[in-house]
Amino acid sequence: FYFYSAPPSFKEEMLRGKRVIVTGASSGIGEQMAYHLARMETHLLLTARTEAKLQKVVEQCLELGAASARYISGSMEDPSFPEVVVREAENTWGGLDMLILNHIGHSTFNYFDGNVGHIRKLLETNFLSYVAMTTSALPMLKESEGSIVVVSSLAGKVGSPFAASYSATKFALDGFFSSLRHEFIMDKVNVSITLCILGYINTESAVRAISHVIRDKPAPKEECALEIVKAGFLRQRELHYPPWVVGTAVLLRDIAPEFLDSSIRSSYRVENLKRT
Ligand SMILES: NC(=O)C1=CN([C@@H]2O[C@H](COP(=O)(O)OP(=O)(O)OC[C@H]3O[C@@H](n4cnc5c(N)ncnc54)[C@H](OP(=O)(O)O)[C@@H]3O)[C@@H](O)[C@H]2O)C=CC1
Ligand SMILES: C[C@H](CCC(=O)O)[C@H]1CC[C@H]2[C@@H]3C(=O)C[C@@H]4C[C@H](O)CC[C@]4(C)[C@H]3CC[C@]12C
Repeated sequence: FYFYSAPPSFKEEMLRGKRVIVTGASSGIGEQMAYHLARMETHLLLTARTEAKLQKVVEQCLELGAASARYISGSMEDPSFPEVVVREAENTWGGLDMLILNHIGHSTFNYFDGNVGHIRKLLETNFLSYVAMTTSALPMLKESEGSIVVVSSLAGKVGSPFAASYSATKFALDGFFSSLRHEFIMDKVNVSITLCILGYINTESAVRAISHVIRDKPAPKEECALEIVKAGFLRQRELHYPPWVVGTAVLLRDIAPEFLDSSIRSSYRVENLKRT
């Protein structure tokens, strides 16, 4: 708990004037992070596919006090788009302090149906685009001694049923970014990497996908978003949110894996899943 929760020393004014990219900012946790960052008077570049939603989020950010806010729309399924977003930040600000990687492509919550093509696409959106954005942004982040925030999931630490493709992309993030963190430290690159391990959060898409199968009450997206921003700014190695649920699962994974697996399986209302 000591290592993974943000210490109370965080002050909102610490982020004033910082230049931040938030991906997947048109809804859910990304949208809420944009609002927190706007209140903290940062410069924001938001991205997602849906222009109409981004426009509204940008307007709201300006009302909340963002130093500046703009958006660029496009799909992270397109391998050229990650670099386009980073160039936009470079052309607008000439630098970057924080890169928040949060978007995900659509996946269904169900038995794996053998669709390998879907996993390929999802790896492009959920994993390779994170790597590509990091690669393009790194010169600016080295210059500012900035931060990379990677939004992952409990499904990227612990295997669970009905999310095989999604889970694969999240485990890949842990492998890549944990390796990169070592290299940064060994090479004296002062860019922090914060991996955010989230449990069930009450965003519209998550509730729509699983509320008929999982009984647990989801945690609030507003608080989750604030914890992510704080952890990134404080250069924490990992964030576990909600701390108790995620912390317990990660601990049990190492000391009692069979017990954890069987309690995961028994927490699902499998009878409510319609096989596709
Ligand atoms: N909610 C939860 O329970 C949990 C969420 N997480 C993680 O939190 C993060 C945010 O999740 P959440 O807020 O629930 O998700 P949402 O579905 O609310 O938001 C996803 C965002 O990604 C964008 N997006 C979708 N497809 C693409 C694409 N092809 N290219 C670019 N952007 C795209 C969406 O906008 P648009 O459609 O306009 O492109 C939207 O802005 C994810 O990384 C997720 O894995 C982790 C654990 C639990
Ligand atoms: C299937 C959802 C995506 C829906 C969409 O694409 O529109 C998933 C998005 C977030 C997932 C949850 C998550 O990451 C936290 C938990 C991890 C556990 O290992 C499995 C249950 C989760 C609640 C998981 C369920 C699928 C998502 C909602």
